[in-house]
Amino acid sequence: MESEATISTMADGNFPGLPPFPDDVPTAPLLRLSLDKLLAGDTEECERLFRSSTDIGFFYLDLRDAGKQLLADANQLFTVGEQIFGLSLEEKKRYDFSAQNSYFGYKGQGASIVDKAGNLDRNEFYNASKDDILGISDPLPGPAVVQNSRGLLKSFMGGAHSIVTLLLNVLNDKLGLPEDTLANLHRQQAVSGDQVRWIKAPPQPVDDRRTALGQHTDFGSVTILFNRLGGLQVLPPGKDAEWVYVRPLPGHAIVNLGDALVKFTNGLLRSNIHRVVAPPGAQADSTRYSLVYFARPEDTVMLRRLEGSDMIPPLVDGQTEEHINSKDWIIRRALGRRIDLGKEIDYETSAGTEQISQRIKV
Ligand SMILES: O=C(O)CCC(=O)C(=O)O
Ligand SMILES: [Fe+2]
Repeated sequence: MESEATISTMADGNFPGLPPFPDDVPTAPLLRLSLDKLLAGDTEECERLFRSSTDIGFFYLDLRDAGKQLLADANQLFTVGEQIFGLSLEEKKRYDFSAQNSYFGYKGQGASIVDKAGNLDRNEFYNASKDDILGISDPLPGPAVVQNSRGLLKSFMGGAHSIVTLLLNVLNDKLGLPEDTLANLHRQQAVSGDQVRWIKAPPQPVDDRRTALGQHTDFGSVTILFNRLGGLQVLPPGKDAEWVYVRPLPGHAIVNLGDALVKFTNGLLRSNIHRVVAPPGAQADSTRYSLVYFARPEDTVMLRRLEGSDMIPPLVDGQTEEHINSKDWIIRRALGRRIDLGKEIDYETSAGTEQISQRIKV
């Protein structure tokens, strides 16, 4: 049997074939939660989940036992990602559906702004829709490498969605909401914006390293992220806070909460601001791939404070809630900063819950 020490060294270790994450950059002290313990309903672990969800809204999830299949699927999907982005730009652009008001499919590098000044992003995306893969919506066209990976995607999406349901159930319980309130807003078979995203960011010139993916909060409920190279940074709450890196850990996913949970709980749960910059230290010369599962509320779910919990703060006098459902919220956020849609960009209108994340505005 492996000792605790060996296991923790493995988790702290680096990813084979990639330069190490440096030891001299500031990192976020995120909690490491165990999927096994959460599955077993361990009281302390559920408490730690709630604490990380209210403090910073980011944590590691150890997948090395119960999450083995998801890890294996994720590993295979990294290879698929390399193949997708290895296609010609001409082919990839055939699967950019943004002109049809859809964020699924391909987004080319530099298609979005990353800040108010109008600087452009430095990464490519390919987004696969859960509804497409599960046969809930009509299949979208896609390159052969994606079509041939439908079984793998289905397996990965199933695994990721069931972890999301587990996390939502623990939060539901901790919030004292009526049973299954959150899970019933995220039924796997219902129409939603859930998606897998592959991301590729090429190495940046030594003298011109910039933000690859602009600062944002995630649009949906729960994000399960697989990183191998550094570059992801979070901005802790508070006016004078500084960006810190999230160190990728083998065998773990990085999990973070999104805008929908902030809205459902009137700010009690946190959706933290994050961004992606060039990987630190010796990693900066490597191409950065990452893989994400975004769980989002069903399309028709209204993003507003949920009733039925004594813990969710009431709306304060004069506080109003925008009347918007999950689908419209995601489209506004996902396409609102695209420069290629012939629309004027209003950076603020496509913002999410960033100000609440910063605890600048309640
Ligand atoms: O690539 C990463 O590490 C993070 C990506 C991300 O934040 C996003 O796609 O929303
Ligand atoms: Fe994100």
